[in-house]
Amino acid sequence: MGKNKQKFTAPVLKNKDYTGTIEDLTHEGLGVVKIDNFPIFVEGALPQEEVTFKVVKIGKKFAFGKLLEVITKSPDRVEIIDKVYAQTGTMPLQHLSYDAQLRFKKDHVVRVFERIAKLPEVPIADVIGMEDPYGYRNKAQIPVRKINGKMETGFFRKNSHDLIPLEDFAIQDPKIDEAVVIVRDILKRYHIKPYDEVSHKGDIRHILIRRGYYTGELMVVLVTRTSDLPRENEIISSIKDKLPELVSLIQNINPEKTNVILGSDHKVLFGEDGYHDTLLGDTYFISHESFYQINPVQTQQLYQTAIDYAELTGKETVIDAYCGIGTLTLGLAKKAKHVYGLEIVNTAIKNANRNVQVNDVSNVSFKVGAAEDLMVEWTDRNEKVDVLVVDPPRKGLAKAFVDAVLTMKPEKMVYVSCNPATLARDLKLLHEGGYDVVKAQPVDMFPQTHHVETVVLLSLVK
Ligand SMILES: C[S@@+](CC[C@H](N)C(=O)[O-])C[C@H]1O[C@@H](n2cnc3c(N)ncnc32)[C@H](O)[C@@H]1O
Repeated sequence: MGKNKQKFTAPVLKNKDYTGTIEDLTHEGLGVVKIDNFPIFVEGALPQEEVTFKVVKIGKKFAFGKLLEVITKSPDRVEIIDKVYAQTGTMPLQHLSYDAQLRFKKDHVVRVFERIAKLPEVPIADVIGMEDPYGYRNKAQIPVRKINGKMETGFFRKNSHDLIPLEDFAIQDPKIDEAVVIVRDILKRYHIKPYDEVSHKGDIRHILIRRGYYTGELMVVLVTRTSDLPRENEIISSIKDKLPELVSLIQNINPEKTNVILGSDHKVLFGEDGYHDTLLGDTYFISHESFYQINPVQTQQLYQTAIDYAELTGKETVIDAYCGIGTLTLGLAKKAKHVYGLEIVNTAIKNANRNVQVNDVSNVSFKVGAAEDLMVEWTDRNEKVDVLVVDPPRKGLAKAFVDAVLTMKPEKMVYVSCNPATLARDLKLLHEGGYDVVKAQPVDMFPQTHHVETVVLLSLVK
């Protein structure tokens, strides 16, 4: 260390209690209070509230505090539905009224457009929220562990792998909650051993359940450590018996010491590897490994916004990059000449091709591969499309993808994003490359959490 470098001293001390007024929320929904201009993030505290907190962790630029008492309450504070959820971190915004959650999410999108994209003038609509912001998740991945000698299902305590037993998950489809308990009790009855992470022993690691919101079809996936499932036949017939909506029972085998839930091998124990759901009038077949949006009601809002933004007339050639099982692709195809879906996961494309047949669609084709590579191949062939739709994972678009867009120059682009920060980064590049960012519509796909989805329209400046 250089002689002149002074040792950093924070203006707060660890384990000491302080009182202050919350000024803001971080994008993750933590209250921000400043002491001598040094920010401290306090979970569960809201703007304008005077609070006491204990400093629990100090970094160079900020610290973390544990909320001890709310002295003056924000008008946006609501009673939390259960303290247990606060420990799991699955509903980090449950203490904020739903209206205020929607305002917070819009504000987050506005800020990243200003600060990261440098596009403060883009009109951003109010967030499309849900009428009932609970019970929306159509997929549950529930760890199975032994607690006090008993098999339990629940959720891990935040930032840990200590299981908190839970039977009602509040943001999950209640039919899925019921099914988790039924499956757990069947496994218990047949003395299946819960997985132990420390010794890497035991049979059952996770129970994964997916349910078609519109079809009611159920898929159950038993994630096991080895391919051995003791008393397999009895388990299969008991689950079928107790869950009449079951169409697919899968054993996924994950022998690794890992936090990743699914392994690479699986066996179909009943039905086939997939269940159906419908979206915007089309029916989709979804395998246990395929991505499918987890909030079916809001997905229709999201897709409809993307389709409306594309303003298709029936004459356009469209690329739907990062297309998953082809849900948005088929929605776009109703109004386009031809849509090409690009997706990296082979199983998803198998599902997508089946979905084309099920829905009797003729103007769609899919290509498997990394979207950035496929786009470069397209531009190398000097082929053009009129409209480009993208719906990438949280990390956003690869630089090679953005470069290919700027070479191909489609007239219109619709960007569907689940991460405002990477969206803003990509919009800046696209704007600098010649696109006008016309408008944005945030959609609340994940009530009670800080996540927000955004649809953006871009248009090529001639
Ligand atoms: C946010 S999901 C959207 C899927 C689909 N549009 C939907 O709404 O169901 C992103 C998809 O991108 C796929 N993906 C991830 N990286 C990719 C890449 N480099 N190239 C193509 N697809 C990719 C994932 O497998 C996933 O299906």
